[in-house]
Amino acid sequence: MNSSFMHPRNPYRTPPDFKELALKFPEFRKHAKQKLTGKIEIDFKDAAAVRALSTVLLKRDFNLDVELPPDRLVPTLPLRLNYLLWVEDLLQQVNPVSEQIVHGIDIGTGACCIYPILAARMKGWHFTATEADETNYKCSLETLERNCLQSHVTIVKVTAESMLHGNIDNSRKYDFTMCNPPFFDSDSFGPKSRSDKRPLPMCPKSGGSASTTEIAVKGGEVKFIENLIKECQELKSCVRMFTTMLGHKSSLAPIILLLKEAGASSWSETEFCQGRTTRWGLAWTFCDDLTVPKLPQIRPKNNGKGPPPLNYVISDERWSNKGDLSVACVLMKILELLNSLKMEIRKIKDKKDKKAIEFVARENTWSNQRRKQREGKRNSDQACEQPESKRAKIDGCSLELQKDQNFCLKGLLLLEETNTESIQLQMYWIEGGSGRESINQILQYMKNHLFEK
Ligand SMILES: C[S@@+](CC[C@H](N)C(=O)[O-])C[C@H]1O[C@@H](n2cnc3c(N)ncnc32)[C@H](O)[C@@H]1O
Repeated sequence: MNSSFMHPRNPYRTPPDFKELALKFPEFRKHAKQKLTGKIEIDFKDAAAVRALSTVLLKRDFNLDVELPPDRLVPTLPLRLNYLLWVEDLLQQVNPVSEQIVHGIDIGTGACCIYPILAARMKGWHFTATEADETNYKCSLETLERNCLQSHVTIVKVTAESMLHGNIDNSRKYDFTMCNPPFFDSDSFGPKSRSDKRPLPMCPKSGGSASTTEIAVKGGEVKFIENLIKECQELKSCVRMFTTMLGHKSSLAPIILLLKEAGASSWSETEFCQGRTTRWGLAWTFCDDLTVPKLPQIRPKNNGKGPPPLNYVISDERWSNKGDLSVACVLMKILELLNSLKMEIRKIKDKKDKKAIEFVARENTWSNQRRKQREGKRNSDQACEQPESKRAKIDGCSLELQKDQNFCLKGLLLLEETNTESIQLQMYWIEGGSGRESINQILQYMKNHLFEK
């Protein structure tokens, strides 16, 4: 799983060690399988396995005791935390001195009121959470009791047709709303007739256990959020900022249009990347004294459309013969290697724990290195034995082998400290060369030479 584009404070940027979890939690162990390589894995398509993973992580990392019902959506933690941490960043920017109590609203809180319990445990925030589904409502109430969080979170049972109006206390002030709406349009999936056994769209990250009403609504997420937007103007004196997660990128444009039409004073969007799943976040306000900040995107610009990066983890253990492992030391060695490959280099990020460089190669100096060395030696041996006239030809020919006037490969290299014991190296192909294969070869070259003294 590529976790490097998760929020910088997301603890699951370092993926959980499944072996450790299996040893510690018998309820997780029964879903853990050992691969031939010895690696412990779970089947992410198996709802029970995903449920066990979320439950044990909540226990281990947040001291939250949660029992998730078997037929309801399983909240996966990396995504929930990415959203929550983005909201925290927004609040921090609009109101940095947060001495006062933070109070949010969660619309459709689900089976264990995941956002409120995480936010209450991690940040001490208060929440009013709404839920339309009876099972989810009851399970969320039980979760609060089991974790003694009733003083921080209030759950309100609402009807599926309602939004906020009539469900919250209009006389008080709320800092923000959160919402993970049912993404799908209930009219466009599900059996059309009794003979039609079309299944629900599988939500792999939920382990496919979600009930229809949790993931689908008439008109899909755009209609759901449209209903919320209709109430925003009226609620602007009591809710400062509204936010939602979106399951489809295509929903952003119509919702932003609805916001403009409704008179929102500012808005901001983001992307939540966790492994192979991407979701989108949108925040807006109707308050004239507030501007929703546009926070820098964690994902590099180029990667929005391009292929994923090639990854390599440099462990402390592997690096030990070269001294202490640090991003600066690894970068120094990498620059040395890229220089030896005659590359042009430009630094684009230079932080202590994160560095990025762009590199440009005008010739292929890295592939078939051994063959080239052998050829080079043979040519120079032959050249010594040849008369002067032939020598020039051989030299010219070998030069031509290496230099192609039109060759220009551009790539991006990121180095990031993932924890105290390892540094992640990521390489992106930007353009030219033989595409990603060139980057693959350069990465291989790095792996071969990185640990040399
Ligand atoms: C996609 S689930 C999200 C659950 C949880 N917030 C999470 O992120 O895991 C959507 C939830 O909204 C609830 N829901 C649907 N319509 C609602 C409404 N009008 N008001 C409140 N909750 C609603 C569903 O029952 C479901 O629990």
